Amino acid sequence: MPEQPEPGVLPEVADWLRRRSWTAADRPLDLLLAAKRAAGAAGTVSVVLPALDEEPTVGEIVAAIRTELVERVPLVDELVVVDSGSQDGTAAAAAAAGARVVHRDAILPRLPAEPGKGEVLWRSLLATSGAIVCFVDADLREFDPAFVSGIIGPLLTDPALQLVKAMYDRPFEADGAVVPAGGGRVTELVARPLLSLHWPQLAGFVQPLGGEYAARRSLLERLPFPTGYGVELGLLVDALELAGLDALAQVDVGVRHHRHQDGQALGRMAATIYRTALERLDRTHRLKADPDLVRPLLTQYTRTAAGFAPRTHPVPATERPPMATVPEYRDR
Ligand SMILES: O=c1ccn([C@@H]2O[C@H](COP(=O)(O)OP(=O)(O)O[C@H]3O[C@H](CO)[C@@H](O)[C@H](O)[C@H]3O)[C@@H](O)[C@H]2O)c(=O)[nH]1
Ligand SMILES: O=C(O)[C@H](O)COP(=O)(O)O
Repeated sequence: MPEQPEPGVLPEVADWLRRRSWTAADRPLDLLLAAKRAAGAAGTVSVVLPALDEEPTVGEIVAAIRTELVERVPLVDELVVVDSGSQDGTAAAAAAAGARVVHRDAILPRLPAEPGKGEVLWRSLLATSGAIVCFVDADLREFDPAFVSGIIGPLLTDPALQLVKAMYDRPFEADGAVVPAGGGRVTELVARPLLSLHWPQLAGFVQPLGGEYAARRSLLERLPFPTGYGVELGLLVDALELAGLDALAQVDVGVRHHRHQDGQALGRMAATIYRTALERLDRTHRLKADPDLVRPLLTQYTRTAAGFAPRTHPVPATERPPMATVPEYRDR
């Protein structure tokens, strides 16, 4: 991170960027292994991949983590793919590559699963046991295991840290064309403006929506989980409130390649993220929202023979309570 941050960056954020941003190379694997051994039970690591129809990519990611961080060096203790209701061969591909595969419906069966990514991340806390839980998206390509070792590293070496997010370059790649920094459209158009305006302490995060982050279970189990794509913004904002900025950090792990969703899918994601933010602004009295003013429906348009056809999508605000309050989790 630059020594002289831009004018306008909060002094607290500039200080955080100097002290809480690293690169994966800052902590070599032998240092991490020594720290893990010294930490004992507090150094156990579960890696969780949430996956919905990720047959083309999930196997390669699982295999890379398994080969490099389970077999070559014993850094990861548990490697779990939580199937979010896939219709393709995701589960078979993940299992063949060496992951334990758990279907979301098999975790906490008394509670029917909500759709969405946040729901499977929340349920994964019941299906894993590591003191450090590391989430990794299952649609990544050209996957580098440093995405995992890089972000669990600071948690192993520094007991004061509680949540570490990956940061990376995000090219936009479609039909063979590459726009070098064109990825992360919802990040740039929705998440970063929201965070800068309402939670400026979090403006130091380069990739606030990134799906690759590691945290202590003791933090995750105390946080509510939005069930959909609001989960990253929700966890970050709530972790700031619960643990403070100094317990959060980020690590540069290189370049992230992934499957891009189309503009309308990202519009629905953006609406969910915006609603997740509104809930938190309301909850913390930063902005008192009149509930009647928030109409939780998004209208999008498709060209048809008869002209532009509207279609509305619900923008749910469903959240799961902190896992520590769930009886099955307490009794496990
Ligand atoms: O209902 C779902 C939807 C997605 N996923 C999985 O979640 C991961 C990320 O989903 P994806 O659709 O690839 O998200 P992106 O379009 O890449 O969205 C970005 O922004 C989201 C909102 O913050 C984050 O959740 C993502 O991790 C982040 O990559 C993938 O492994 C999916 O298979 C599920 O398990 N269940
Ligand atoms: O994180 C984001 O902003 C969304 O996942 C969109 O990413 P993309 O523009 O790289 O597809």
